[in-house]
Parts: sequence; structure tokens; C-alpha cells
Amino acid sequence: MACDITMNETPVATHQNYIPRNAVDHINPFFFKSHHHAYGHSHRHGHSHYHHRQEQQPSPTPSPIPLDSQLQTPVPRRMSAQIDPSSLPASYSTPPATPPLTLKGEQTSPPPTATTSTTTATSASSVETESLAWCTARARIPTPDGSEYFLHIYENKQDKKEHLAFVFGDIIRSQSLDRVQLNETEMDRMKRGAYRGRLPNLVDPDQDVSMEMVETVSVISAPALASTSASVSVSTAVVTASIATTSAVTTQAPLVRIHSECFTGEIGHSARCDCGEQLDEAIRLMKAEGSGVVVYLRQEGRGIGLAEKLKAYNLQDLGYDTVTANLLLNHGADERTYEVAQAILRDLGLQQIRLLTNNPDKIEKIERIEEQGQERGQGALDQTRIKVVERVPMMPKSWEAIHQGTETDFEIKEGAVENKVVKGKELDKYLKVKVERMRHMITVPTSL
Ligand SMILES: Nc1nc2c(ncn2[C@@H]2O[C@H](COP(=O)(O)OP(=O)(O)OP(=O)(O)O)[C@@H](O)[C@H]2O)c(=O)[nH]1
Repeated sequence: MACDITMNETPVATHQNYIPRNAVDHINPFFFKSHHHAYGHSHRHGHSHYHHRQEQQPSPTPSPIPLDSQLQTPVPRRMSAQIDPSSLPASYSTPPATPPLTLKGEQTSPPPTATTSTTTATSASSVETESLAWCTARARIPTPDGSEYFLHIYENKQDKKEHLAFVFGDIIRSQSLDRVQLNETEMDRMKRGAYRGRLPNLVDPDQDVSMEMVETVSVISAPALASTSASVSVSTAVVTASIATTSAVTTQAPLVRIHSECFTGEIGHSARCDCGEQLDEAIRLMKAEGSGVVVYLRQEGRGIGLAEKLKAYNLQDLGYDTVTANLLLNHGADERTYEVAQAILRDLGLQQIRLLTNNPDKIEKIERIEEQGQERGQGALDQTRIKVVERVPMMPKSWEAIHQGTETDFEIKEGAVENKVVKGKELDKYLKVKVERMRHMITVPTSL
């Protein structure tokens, strides 16, 4: 079977208009947006280098790349398409950081031929109008038991945090990641993780890259972009090898865990909460099913942040419970929002999910269609409803042992944390308060 994994530069990505990637942040409009936010004063008074440069050195000629202004979007974050090369120092005309790539044994990239197809490249603006969150990178993460998952990084319009998705199995894919971006080479796509299958090692001379290995990878070059109005055409080389199909149909909705960051419980071995245990259990279940998604939201301390959570812990040591502690710090009992999680699930093509949770608030919020997007200036967001077709409870391990009468077999000592499984009076109190004051749907053991 013909197998062409040769990487071609797209025609517009010429030597002349190439800008080193590390130089681009300073002229990237998205960078300006966040920079402006952080240094609003200096910009307002026109003192910043960026502002000065924009006003004093207007671009004398149009960009060599015919792009509409809508392309000034955060995907890709370091897009070079907006740059007028004539306004840049000569030192910027260096070779591309992503050179044309050939497989071992091949001489040069062939010109576009029958194996090259014209595909629709998205203007990233379509991502901006359609979704609150978009995937910027994905990579395979092998785990000690030999299984692996793909970690996805998401940016969004609501905050400046990098939210994550742990995706188990090959079927669930990010639409925003798979979209063809302007001017990108197939090497760019592989670096972002926009490929199917597994990447072959092209570098190690001891490792023979067999055709069989190469056939396991396919750079995705033609995702469906029918709804994209602002689109341009680019040519990309197409891997002609057979690829892992996505047509496999899952018989049931995938397992999903929407998990909020907990530094103390996941990294800090804290026995105050069961967060680390829950994350591990969700991953274990998804490995067992061979499919599922953990959406990991950077909403530490139920949205109040780590410093405030530590203050809440001091108040808890003084005797207040986890809800009252938040209120005494002038926070809500739970300040989390789930619009970004909704956007991530939509991006992953998940509309029906089995949600691992005890928290009814999460279910209500994830199913709700928010109307605030427009008010926040987020454009017309995709509002496809997500349905929780099943709630899968997360019984704390120590309580599960009590319910099953296996408490004495339960190896964890009082107050200890073992493989992130926790047991102790502080945990019991925390969990009871979540049942009594936060409507958590787990049965408190009668002995407690
Ligand atoms: N403010 C505050 N946050 C806490 C405390 N203990 C844990 N957390 C945070 O609570 C959140 C727990 O997140 P999750 O486990 O995803 O959510 P949950 O509301 O417990 O719901 P489920 O686990 O899905 O049943 C994390 O952000 C933790 O950092 C606490 O005592 N005070």
C-alpha cells in the first residue's frame, strides 16, 4: 500500500513570510489582549512598546496572506499570518522552525500530486464564535499499568486557566484540535497532537520504522467544516495509509467525570477530603471500560482558590464546617461554574454522558443551557444540550467498606492516605456536611 507521510509546507508558508515563533507573541493580537488586560495603565497612556509600535509603524503594505481580520483569534495562539514581514528586522527571515519532513530513506518532499488533496482550513474565528473552549494540544500519556490516555489542553474565553481533558480510548476526538489551521504543516499538526493512531519514531536510527508502524498514524487533514463561513483553501499532504476508523459505535454513553482541582487532596496527601481518591477511581473505571473522559477543571477549592481554601481549613480547625468556613470568608459555599466543562464536552462530541458524581448541583449545571454567553460578549456559543443519562455514584472507599461490613478488612489506618485512598474522622465530617448541606447523594453509614 502506498504510504506517503512526507510533510509539505503549505504554499503560503514561504521563507519570506516566516516569523520565528518566539517572536510572534509580541505581535499576536491575542497576546495583546491579555497583555493589555494585565498592563492596562501603560497601554492606556501609550507607553508600551507594543502600542508604540502599532501607532508609529503602521503596516505600509497589506499582509501577503489574504486573511480577513477575523483571523485574529487565539487559535493557534502563535499564528504568524497577521504579520507584515516588511515591518520586521532582517534577522527574522530565518528558516522555518518546522521544516519539511521526510521519512528516513526518502530524499525530498514530492510536490503535491494525486496524494495531495485540497482541504478546507478553518479560520480560527469559527472556533471563537462557536465555542467557549478549544483544544490547543493533545499528547499520549502512558501509565504504569501499560494503558494510556490522551491529555488535552483547553483554552477558553472565560478565564486564563488551562483546563484539561483526560481522554481514554481512540474514539472520542476534539473537533477544535482536528480542524485544519491556516498555514500549518503536517509536522505542526503532529506537534499539536492532531493525528490518529500512534506516532512512529522517525528519529531513532536503531528503531526501524516499518510501514506497519507508519500506517498506524494519520494526520487528519479534512475534518468536516461545512459550517465554516470564513474559510480558505490550503493544500496539505495526505497520508494514504489505512487509518484507525472512528466509525466504531459505542453502545452506551461514555463515562465522564467533571473533576475540580484539589492540590491538597491530589498532590498533598491530605486526608481532609476524598478528591484524590475520586480522581484515581474515575481513571480506573475509564481504563476498565476503555473509554471515557475526565474533564479536569482548574477550580481549586470549589472555585475560591488554594489560598482561600487554606484559610477555610484554618476555620475548619476552629470548628466550622466546610460550608460555613467559605461563607465566613465572604465566599459562596460553592463558586464553581460549568460552562467551560460543557464546551469541552461538546468539543469532544459528547452529548449524552454517564456522569461520575454525588453532587446534584453538577448534574443540574452541566445540563443547563446558559444564556449568559452573549452578555459576556462571548458571541454566539454552541448551546447543544448535554444530557446526563445516568449518574454513577462515587462512594468513598472507607464508607463503602463500612456499608459492606468489610471495615475491619479495610487496610487504611485512621487518618492515613494510601494510594490516595483516605480514611479518618476529618474526612467523615467533611463528607457528612456535603450530604447534609450540599445535597450530596451518598448514604451516611449509620455508625457515623
Ligand atoms: N472551599 C473548600 N474547597 C474544598 C474543601 N475540600 C475540598 N475542596 C474542593 O472541593 C472541590 C471538590 O471537587 P469535586 O470532587 O469535583 O466535586 P464535588 O462537589 O465534591 O462533587 P463530586 O465529587 O462530583 O461528588 C475541589 O475543588 C476541592 O479543592 C474545603 O474544605 N473547602
